Amino acid sequence: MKWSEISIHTANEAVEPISHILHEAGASGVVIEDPYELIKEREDQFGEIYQLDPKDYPEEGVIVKAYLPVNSFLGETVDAIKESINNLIIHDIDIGLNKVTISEVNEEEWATAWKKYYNPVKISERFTVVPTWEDYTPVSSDELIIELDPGMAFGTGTHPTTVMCIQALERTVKAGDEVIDVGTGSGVLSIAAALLGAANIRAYDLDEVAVKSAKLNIKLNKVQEKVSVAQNNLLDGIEDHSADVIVANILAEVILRFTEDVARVVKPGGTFIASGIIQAKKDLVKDAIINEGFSIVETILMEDWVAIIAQKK
Ligand SMILES: C[S@@+](CC[C@H](N)C(=O)[O-])C[C@H]1O[C@@H](n2cnc3c(N)ncnc32)[C@H](O)[C@@H]1O
Repeated sequence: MKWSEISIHTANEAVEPISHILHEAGASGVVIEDPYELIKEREDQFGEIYQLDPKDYPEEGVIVKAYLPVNSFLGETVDAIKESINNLIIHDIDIGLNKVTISEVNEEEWATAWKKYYNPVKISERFTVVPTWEDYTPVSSDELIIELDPGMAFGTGTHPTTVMCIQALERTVKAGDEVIDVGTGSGVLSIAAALLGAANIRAYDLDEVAVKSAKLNIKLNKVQEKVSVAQNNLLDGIEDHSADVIVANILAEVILRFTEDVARVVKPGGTFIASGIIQAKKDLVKDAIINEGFSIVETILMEDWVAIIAQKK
């Protein structure tokens, strides 16, 4: 089959919504070329040091690439993608240069092109994310491995907003905890919570593709006994007040829509981990969380992104 590569030069803030738009449009695999990857320290303890080619990375902004099958709908699909990206401006999302280019690749090139970007990555004190096709031997006995098939929903587990959530979960989740993962994507945060000893995890996503992807990854990591996945809009219809931890890696504008529900569903003394917040919107989200009766325990920063750990009084 022939594939078309669509490449979008955008801003950090738009990476997640654009990845979502591309998945919705039927893209197979989304690759994110962020220049930060080039300067990030690569740990060599995975038994593998890998080289990234600076030529593949933009000097500023981020390039999001995806692969679409070449068929008679391609023109319409690309137009619809462009229109959806332009519409992000209405939601106050910075789309940077918004330069869209299309080129054709064959199947072989496609398979190697997108797999070369994914390697085992140590993302926190205890967690290493390993793509499903890699053979990986843990370096230390207490290392926790998350196996991911990043081909479908957001993401590869290595996006700064995800990494900060996993680091926050590592500090927060206790054995036996009840956890809710809002906007589960690939299911990565639910898998992390299960491996940290949570007893029961509910994972929700609005997107059907994400729900399928999370279910697959959850089985792959053998935590299906503890994690249930359902299609749901945020915390709509969740009436109990039993969560010890609620984690949400969604954009600031979406978090602002449901802080009241988080306050209702989390136990007193429980924790809300909110990520996916661009620096400029940090105070807006902090104020909303404080207004709902939380105190801020910690604010974590990575690149342009912020994650907030808050405790319900
Ligand atoms: C940035 S991704 C995070 C994925 C994953 N939790 C992670 O940390 O890598 C945000 C996810 O939230 C989902 N989402 C967006 N709006 C939502 C809503 N209103 N209700 C539930 N999920 C939503 C998207 O489909 C996407 O999978």
